[in-house]
Amino acid sequence: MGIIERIKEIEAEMARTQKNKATEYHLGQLKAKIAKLRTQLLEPPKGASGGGEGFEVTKYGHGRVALIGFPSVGKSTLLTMLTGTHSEAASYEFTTLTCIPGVIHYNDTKIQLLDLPGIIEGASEGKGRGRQVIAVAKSSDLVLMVLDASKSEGHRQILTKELEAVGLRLNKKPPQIYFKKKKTGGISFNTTAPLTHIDEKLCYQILHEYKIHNAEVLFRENATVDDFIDVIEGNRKYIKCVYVYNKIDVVGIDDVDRLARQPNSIVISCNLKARYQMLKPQLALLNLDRLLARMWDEMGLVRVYSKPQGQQPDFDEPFVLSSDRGGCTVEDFCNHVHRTLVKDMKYALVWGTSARHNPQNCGLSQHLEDEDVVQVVKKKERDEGGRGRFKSHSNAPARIADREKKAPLKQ
Ligand SMILES: Nc1nc2c(ncn2[C@@H]2O[C@H](COP(=O)(O)OP(=O)(O)OP(=O)(O)O)[C@@H](O)[C@H]2O)c(=O)[nH]1
Ligand SMILES: [K+]
Ligand SMILES: [Mg+2]
Repeated sequence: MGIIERIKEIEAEMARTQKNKATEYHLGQLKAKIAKLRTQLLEPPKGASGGGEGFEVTKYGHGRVALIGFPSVGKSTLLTMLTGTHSEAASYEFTTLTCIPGVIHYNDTKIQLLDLPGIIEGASEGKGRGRQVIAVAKSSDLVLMVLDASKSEGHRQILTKELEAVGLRLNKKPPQIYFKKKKTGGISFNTTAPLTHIDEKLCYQILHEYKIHNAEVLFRENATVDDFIDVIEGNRKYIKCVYVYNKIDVVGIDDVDRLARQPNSIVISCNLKARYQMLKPQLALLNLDRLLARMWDEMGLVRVYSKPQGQQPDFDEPFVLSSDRGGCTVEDFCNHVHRTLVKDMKYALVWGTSARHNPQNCGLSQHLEDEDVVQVVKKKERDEGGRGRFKSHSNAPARIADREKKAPLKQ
């Protein structure tokens, strides 16, 4: 029997089994069995070199966003509108057969947007080009799940399940469970939170299923069996996802309203422009501006402007940091500027929302916020500073000037 058939069989057994206190342990074990099989499914077949042809596209810019969805929901149309890179769009399914990259220029940052072939139910098991598409989703910082507002609402659930089946966790934080395998000593089980979904015995059974007999386990929150399995598997990818309902031009206003209220969702149309531009210019916005703003917020990018000593900051070229990837402390900023800067820094002067007063004298561990200005004072330099307003088109200087009135700049 193949792996997929075995998964199906266990799923069927789980569906047959009534959920109650008596079956809880058995169900937990079945869940662990499925998780193990799914992991096996993801491993490239033995002897295969490099895993066949994927959609390797070089990373570019300050972050990567993947367009995932069923065929013909408008992914390519959206890529073309947001990036200006042409990606073939047509009314038939599977128009796009490979990965097409484009670049969004927004807030002085560059974001790579990837158009992908449509995926279908069963993608996680290898149907269509599902596996390759999902691999690209895994390599992204944000997934835009594109849905057709006029189609079944079940699509959202089906796609989410497909991504979860291969270890993606959308809009979730990693479970607060400490887990460490040991060589000896048996299993030590501890918890700092009351557990209502799992108990010590069930944990032992799941670990037994994984043939783990020595380990340290500490639950720091009321986690579930699925959370515990995720931690044992250790290969989960926690990623943000925005559900984008496209084609709202073809559904009624009540539907638009309902979809817009779904969690992590936004409604758009790539067609309103053509239809209404002559009548109502405001509709020409298509809500794509909101989509861009939302996308940018979700990416958690932090722009930091560097201020050379005695000069105006450079507001045209921010250093772009990210709290999710690489971090956004003064140290991370220094590493972006030059690899020896951390070593040479005496302290940093920081203007902006992260500073308690402007400027604040900061060390390497200071967390920077979007549009902060940083001047690194080196060990051998005399701190002369440079009083004065920053000239620029960015709104950072205006805000900083505003602060200055309240707490005058000293540097
Ligand atoms: N009414 C309406 N049609 C749209 C909208 N966006 C795209 N379409 C149409 O939907 C069809 C499919 O668009 P594509 O951009 O090819 O969709 P896709 O998701 O890239 O499709 P595949 O590459 O085949 O997976 C095309 O005929 C588009 O013109 C929209 O907002 N409203
Ligand atoms: K299409
Ligand atoms: Mg397409």
